[in-house]
Amino acid sequence: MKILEVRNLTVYFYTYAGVVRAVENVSFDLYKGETLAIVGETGSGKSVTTRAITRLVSPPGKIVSGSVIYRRDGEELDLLKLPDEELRKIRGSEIAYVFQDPSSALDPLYTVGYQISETVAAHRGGKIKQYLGEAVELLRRVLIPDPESRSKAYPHQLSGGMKQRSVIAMAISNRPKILIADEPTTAVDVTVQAQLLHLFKKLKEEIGMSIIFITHNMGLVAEHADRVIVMYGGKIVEEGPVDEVFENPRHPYTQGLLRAVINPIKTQERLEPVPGTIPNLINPPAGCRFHPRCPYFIKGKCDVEEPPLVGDRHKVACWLYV
Ligand SMILES: Nc1ncnc2c1ncn2[C@@H]1O[C@H](COP(=O)(O)OP(=O)(O)OP(=O)(O)O)[C@@H](O)[C@H]1O
Ligand code: NI
Repeated sequence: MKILEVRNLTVYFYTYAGVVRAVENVSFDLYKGETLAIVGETGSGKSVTTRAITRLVSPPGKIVSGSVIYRRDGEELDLLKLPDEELRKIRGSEIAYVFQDPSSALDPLYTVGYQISETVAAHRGGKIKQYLGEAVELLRRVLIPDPESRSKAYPHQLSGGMKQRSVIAMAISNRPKILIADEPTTAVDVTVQAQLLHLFKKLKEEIGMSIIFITHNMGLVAEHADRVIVMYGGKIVEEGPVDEVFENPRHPYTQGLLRAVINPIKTQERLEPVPGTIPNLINPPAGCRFHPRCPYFIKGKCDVEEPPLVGDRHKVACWLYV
């Protein structure tokens, strides 16, 4: 069952240097209870795409077109058209984010217990104090040892991993339907990374939420995601079940990404660069944006016409397959 349908999402940044075509015509679905990974080199549009889902794009960025249909209890809401007030209610409660830097999500002046209670109170109403006990329970749930005393700690008194967990506790406090984690694991070491993703899995089973996670780590994708989206230069170039994409990558870019990782199923290696440089999105290459770096480039085709994203479960946007 689909919970989210993103269609033709286009986000531009209007800078002095020109219009940055950061995300263009991106369409994908998110199913209930699944874990969807988004991968791609730096600047490929992963963060902008997921932030645009709840209109978290600030100037000079602008969502130019598209729709994001959120299905809830038989209702269909276009999040890109919803009044601000209604969207704010959904953001943080039904659709929650865990951002790259945990420190930015925490206020240094308040204890983590207080901040979690505040998030709960903001969505359920009532006094912040009445949710302090619940905050302790949430900290316990994200496997923070001795949650009672930790809830009384200020952010600077906690390690990076503990801060990250506190942010996750905050994100899940209102039992979101969708959790979006933008590289939730870079601030912490590998052991903690693995624990966090196991924690997500447990929470997913308990709460029945869907997860979108952005990462550069193909090992984590292989181990923890059901489906994967590969982005390049602001577009989706390949999408499909993780096993299929890893066993039979079709887009030359995906092939390059996976070649760069010796054995993605076994290792925890980070994504290695594919030869060449990332495209300039103010003046992106015509046709397929990957063509200047593509070993299979077809002159007069790939540099002229844009390949459509086609396929059933396993989709690819490449002229080699059309
Ligand atoms: N505030 C901004 N002003 C101008 N351009 C921006 C701004 N924010 C993002 N962009 C551009 O949008 C494009 C997509 O950026 P995005 O942050 O989504 O990439 P990403 O795939 O998340 O990269 P990373 O892996 O480094 O997080 C990039 O080309 C970036 O330069
Ligand atoms: Ni990003």
